[in-house]
Amino acid sequence: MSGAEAPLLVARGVTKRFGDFAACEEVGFSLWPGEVLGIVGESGSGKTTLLKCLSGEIEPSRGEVLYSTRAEGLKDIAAMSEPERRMLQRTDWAFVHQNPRDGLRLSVSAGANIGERLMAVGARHYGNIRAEALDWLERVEIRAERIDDLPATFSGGMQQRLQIARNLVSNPRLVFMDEPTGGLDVSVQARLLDLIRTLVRRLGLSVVIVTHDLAVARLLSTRLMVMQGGHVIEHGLTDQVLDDPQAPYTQLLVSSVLQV
Ligand SMILES: Nc1ncnc2c1ncn2[C@@H]1O[C@H](COP(=O)(O)OP(=O)(O)OP(=O)(O)O)[C@@H](O)[C@H]1O
Repeated sequence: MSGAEAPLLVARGVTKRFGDFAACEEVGFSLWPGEVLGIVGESGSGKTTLLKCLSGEIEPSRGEVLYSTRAEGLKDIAAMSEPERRMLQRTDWAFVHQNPRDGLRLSVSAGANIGERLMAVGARHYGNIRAEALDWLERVEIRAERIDDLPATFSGGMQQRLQIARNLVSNPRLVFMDEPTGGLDVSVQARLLDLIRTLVRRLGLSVVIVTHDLAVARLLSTRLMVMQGGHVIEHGLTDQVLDDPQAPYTQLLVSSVLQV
């Protein structure tokens, strides 16, 4: 089976318990190359917990998450060694946090934030690293003269764009995003969404994005999973789910957005 025909990420029966409480339960899906999977649901529905299980940050209590590694094909990420998982997180995968400060190093310049990730995948030539950093600053619409400035001197929207550049510079195959436009002004959100959509399409990225905002999900995702109380209650093509929601909860979510 060639890489293009195999799923990139497979979740089977993923369950995470905190004590007796199941934050997410029996979640299963396959993510194919180039797909953007949106995970939506109200606060507390288990979206972030699921994303952490998928990205190897926490281990599921039950079930498994398989990733299509370049060398060995589908492999259970819980069975990987810590260095192997760390290497994946630095190369094949990227994680865009809601708060850019969680994904940036605040004590080094914008250019170094991008360059660092390149060095983690083996780049050594200073001139090339700086040129690549400049190229990425331009791609995320940050002026070249800001390259030596600290991220703390950037606005929230710029910090988020820098976090995206730092994540994408190493050419990941799979990007996890947790509410990437949360906490930003509406106009800043719109510009950022547009940028993310352009980059995802241009680079053919596979993405798992968590959001409570249906408008964000509609704009970015090809497929949608709706969560409530830790369970997936609806799953399908984004347009299908939003135009013809089946579960009462999804119908409520969709109608409340349409009324605004
Ligand atoms: N480390 C933890 N220990 C105990 N309970 C937790 C822990 N992490 C999450 N939970 C609980 O699991 C449930 C799901 O939380 P989660 O953060 O995954 O939801 P969410 O849909 O991402 O919500 P939000 O959008 O508010 O982040 C919540 O009831 C939360 O209190």
